[in-house]
Amino acid sequence: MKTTIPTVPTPDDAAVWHEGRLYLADQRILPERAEFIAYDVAADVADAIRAMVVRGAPAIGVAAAYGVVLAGRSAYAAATEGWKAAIESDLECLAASRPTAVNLFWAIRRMRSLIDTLDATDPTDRLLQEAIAIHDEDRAANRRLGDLGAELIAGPTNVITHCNAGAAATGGYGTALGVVRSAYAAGKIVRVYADETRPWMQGSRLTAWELMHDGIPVTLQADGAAASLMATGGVGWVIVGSDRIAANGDVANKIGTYGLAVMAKYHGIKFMVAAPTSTVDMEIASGAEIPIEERDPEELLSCGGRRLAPAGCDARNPVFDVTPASLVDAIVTERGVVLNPTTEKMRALMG
Ligand SMILES: CSC[C@H]1O[C@H](OP(=O)(O)O)[C@H](O)[C@@H]1O
Repeated sequence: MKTTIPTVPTPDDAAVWHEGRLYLADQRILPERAEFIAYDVAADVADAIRAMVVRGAPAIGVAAAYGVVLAGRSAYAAATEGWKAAIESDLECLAASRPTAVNLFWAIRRMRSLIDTLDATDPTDRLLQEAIAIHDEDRAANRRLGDLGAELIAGPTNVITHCNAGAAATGGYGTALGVVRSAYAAGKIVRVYADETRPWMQGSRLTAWELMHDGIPVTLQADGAAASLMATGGVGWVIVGSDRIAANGDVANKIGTYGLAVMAKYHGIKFMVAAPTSTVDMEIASGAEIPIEERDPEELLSCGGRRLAPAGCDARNPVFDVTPASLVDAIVTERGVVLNPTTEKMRALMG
């Protein structure tokens, strides 16, 4: 349900809590239209995550945290001192919205830990305080990791990005684009070549929007154009985000990332993964255990509401892939940088 919005969304406004309601920038229609959708019900927030109104691993976690606030408020209204039992179905509904981004489960687990400590009185204010903390901590983490990633770039150089790991995908500032923002401010980046990122086009619709909004030189390219650009010799780094990093440093990210990493290795180009530690899942040993989301093939068979493929054409639509740690030169987090990641190094990072 669209309602009056507190502001027109900027890249930093993926999720906004305003006067007791959660506002999500509708990323399905950006940049053509910049509109918020208002949410009062946790199950509707789960639907918004599933439909990619809000997307991007950290942003999904932030939205889910605010969804738990809505769940707590409605559970207390319905059951008062029995709210802890009443909230459970909404927590499960949020957790079932998308399978790959571990930040979703990390945020819900953190909210559950708080719930376990609360009494039978109205939990809304305390849950909101925690959701806001998750949001603020993510934004601060991205600024920190952005600066750490920028320090790795000798520059001035061109970089390639894939999908959107920007402010719109996070609590603000961005992960891969957080590194881009910090490195550009330091004079280390000349131009960003942004993969359009079929089929959902996060690159052409969101990354180009963000970088043009910030005045950072960006050139959009077809995903298939990255290899020949690498061959020209002008690219120093490929910089991407992540949805889940396994204990050994294997990285799940938008489909196409694995191919970029193989091409980068072939061309001697450095490959950087920027992500907060809420994206690291030390409970899985390798990328083989990361659930890869398959979305409706219709997202591939059509584009912009126009059918591309012939009727009855079969299609597959995995929306993530796994890049082995051996192809990753650096994992950059707010706690520090892991070069040539291994399980031992990831354990040292995560403590
Ligand atoms: C900063 S995490 C962004 C991450 O999430 C994107 O996937 P989706 O748009 O489907 O949520 C993509 O993998 C980005 O790298």
